[in-house]
Amino acid sequence: QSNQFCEAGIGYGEVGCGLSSSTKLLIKGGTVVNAHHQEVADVYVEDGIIVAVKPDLKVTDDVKVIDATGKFVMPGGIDPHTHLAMEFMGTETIDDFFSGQAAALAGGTTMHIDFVIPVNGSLIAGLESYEEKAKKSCMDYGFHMAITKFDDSVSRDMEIMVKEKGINSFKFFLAYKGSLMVNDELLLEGLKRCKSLGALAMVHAENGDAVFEGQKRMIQLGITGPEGHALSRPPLLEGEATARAIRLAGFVNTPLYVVHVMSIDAMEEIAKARKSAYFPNCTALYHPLCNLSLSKGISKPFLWDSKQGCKMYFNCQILFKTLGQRVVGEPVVSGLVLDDSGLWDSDFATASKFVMSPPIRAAGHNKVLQGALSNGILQLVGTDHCVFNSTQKALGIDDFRKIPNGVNGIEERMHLVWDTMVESGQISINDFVRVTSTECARIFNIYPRKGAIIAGSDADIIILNPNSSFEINAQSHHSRTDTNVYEGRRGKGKVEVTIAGGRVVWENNELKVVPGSGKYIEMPPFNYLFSGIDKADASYLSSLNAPVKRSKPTT
Ligand SMILES: NC(=O)NCCC(=O)O
Ligand SMILES: [Zn+2]
Ligand SMILES: [Zn+2]
Repeated sequence: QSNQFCEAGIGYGEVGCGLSSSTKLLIKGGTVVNAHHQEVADVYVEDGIIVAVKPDLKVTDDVKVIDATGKFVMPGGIDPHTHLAMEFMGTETIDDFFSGQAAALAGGTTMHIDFVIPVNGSLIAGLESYEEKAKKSCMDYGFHMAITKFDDSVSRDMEIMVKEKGINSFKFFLAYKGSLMVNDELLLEGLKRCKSLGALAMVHAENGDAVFEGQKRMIQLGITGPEGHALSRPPLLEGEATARAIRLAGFVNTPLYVVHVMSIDAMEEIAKARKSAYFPNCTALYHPLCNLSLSKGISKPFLWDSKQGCKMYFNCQILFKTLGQRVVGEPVVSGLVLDDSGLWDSDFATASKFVMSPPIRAAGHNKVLQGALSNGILQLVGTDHCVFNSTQKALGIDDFRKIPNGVNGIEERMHLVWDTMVESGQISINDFVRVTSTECARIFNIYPRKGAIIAGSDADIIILNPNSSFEINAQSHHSRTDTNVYEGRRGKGKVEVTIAGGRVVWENNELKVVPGSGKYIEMPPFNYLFSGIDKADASYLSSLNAPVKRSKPTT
């Protein structure tokens, strides 16, 4: 397998690469798989757009024809969680917007959403810096924005991001005390602002204060190696922060997206919230039985207690399983397929490559997270691709707290999800498309432009051969890093062709990528998770009794 980019001169040029100048493509005879449907059909592409999906399409001689017989033709992957060229922990991730995206394309991912980090709290300065970094993009990308402080100016800039810059999600780090971490007061302000703008609030859910304490404990015990990283931030701190963020989002009544769900503890909080609502008080609004009685003209819902609220709460939960908080859970591929054993490796370079936050958990968590992905508790898979080479990881040779946090995955995600989830029979091929592409497009409001193979969608397409196999190693991967946390893994199912924006960029194990060819994808606010939120709020307000009139106590 080649790990060479097609390079002409100093840059990466179209001319010397033998890139197809054809803007017309026909993918013939494959099984076209969307999240809700599959059929044997041809896919015709012109000028970067899918024009037709039908059996037996006839085309003229100037059209490049790709035979996909016996293979699956699917939407290119969309990675909702990456960090390319991010300055972090005293260094910068080694994959930039060119090398990281080239690696993604070689693995069947055709779009990613990266996190803009504000500069000294300024969103505008942060965005300008990321716009500069992204100029070398060779595939489509979008941005989330981190919020690290909150004041009137940040609040105003959040509006600019949403209304003018195409950003519809903001991330709050509850970890990384002293750098990115925010407290509950800021989180609450942020959640309220997100709600008013129709933007999705995202959280990195670990209790940063407790992690800080855990780290001190490990150092006092003399545990300075990479295993100290896992020991200092156990699953319960992820569970606590996940629960807290969910409850605060419930209190504000705004949707929440929990990034990199790594533990059973966090997953269970998400499961619980998606099944039943956490609202400030048990009021008629949120309990269907009470609503029912209200709608029948009964002024006080039945079994209503003026002090304790709705006595039917428990029954409501049991009878109306679908009632639930709008919480999205994103596992990442490392959390789904790895366990923490590598962190105990006696070789520092090997152990440190597994350091990420929240940590990769003990064996067992991964299998349970796979189950939660297959039954819909978790909805889409990211990577948190955040890569440092072994020299950078060695910044923490004497102290695990200084090891830059992050692992690779942008190139490996599609193969590992296919092999782990589809080959094992845990999810269908349609669900593979849903969790790797379509659901991300829906959540970030760019469906069906992305995430679908239908007429009118962008021509971001992969051809996967289920009878072929893949093998992962640092020698042949396309990331700039010198290690790979999936080193030596083999599996079934291989992305043989990647088409990005109507251009064949990966074929015959060769990349043909052009810096500057990727487009910024603006993402509008008010995705489907916001639908009905305003009605629920109005109904809540109207259900409140008028304030009790009290006379002033006489002295
Ligand atoms: N996850 C990680 O270890 N590094 C990237 C930053 C983050 O997402 O927390
Ligand atoms: Zn994070
Ligand atoms: Zn991340």
